[in-house]
Amino acid sequence: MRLSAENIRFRYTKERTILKNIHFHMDSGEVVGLTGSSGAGKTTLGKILAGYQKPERGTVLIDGKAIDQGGFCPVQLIFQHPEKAVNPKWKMRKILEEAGMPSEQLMVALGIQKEWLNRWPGELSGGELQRFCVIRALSERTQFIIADEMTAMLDAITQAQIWQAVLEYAKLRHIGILVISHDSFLMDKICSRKVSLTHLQNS
Ligand SMILES: Nc1ncnc2c1ncn2[C@@H]1O[C@H](COP(=O)(O)OP(=O)(O)OP(=O)(O)O)[C@@H](O)[C@H]1O
Repeated sequence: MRLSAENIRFRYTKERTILKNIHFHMDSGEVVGLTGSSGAGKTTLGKILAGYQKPERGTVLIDGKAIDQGGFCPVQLIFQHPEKAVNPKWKMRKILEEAGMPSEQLMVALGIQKEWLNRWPGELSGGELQRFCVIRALSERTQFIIADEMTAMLDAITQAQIWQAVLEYAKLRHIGILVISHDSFLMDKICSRKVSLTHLQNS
């Protein structure tokens, strides 16, 4: 399976076009790093790939076909800030049920304690809450994951635990991952290839 973005153009305001003529593709099972200076538009491209932003021009395709905008998006975006990604009025169990209850094995791999399911998002730490955002994105229908600074605010041990669980799951299910991060050590360790936004812009 191939996720591709063709001829993407995007701007938030008339004054500045953030993405111009972007061409990008990645295949199932790949772990690709997206690099670029701060403010270059990496998050914006991630949002476009996951259907959160509509490009002014260009298309996002899976195997040459447009992604159905109605239902569950096979391209799942995980943000740096989990508190912005969950409904604060839903308990954690309901948040998980919406995406389909994950297996107990995956809950253990991500270090999610059963007791947390009865809590509100505001009653979990940032790291605990991020584990829920990660597991929610690992649905059976997920084909690609955009990990946008997914573990940037976590300590090294939690970061390693989450990445290990995600990479194992992705390998098993042949999921492709786009890693957006300023952590070059992490990128070098987990990515099979790296692309720079500047290069995508000019290729
Ligand atoms: N909603 C918005 N309205 C206007 N401008 C925006 C909006 N969101 C982002 N921008 C601007 O678009 C540019 C690209 O932002 P984006 O977050 O995609 O960059 P980035 O490469 O991910 O940056 P960083 O590495 O710092 O996270 C930035 O200059 C940012 O200020």
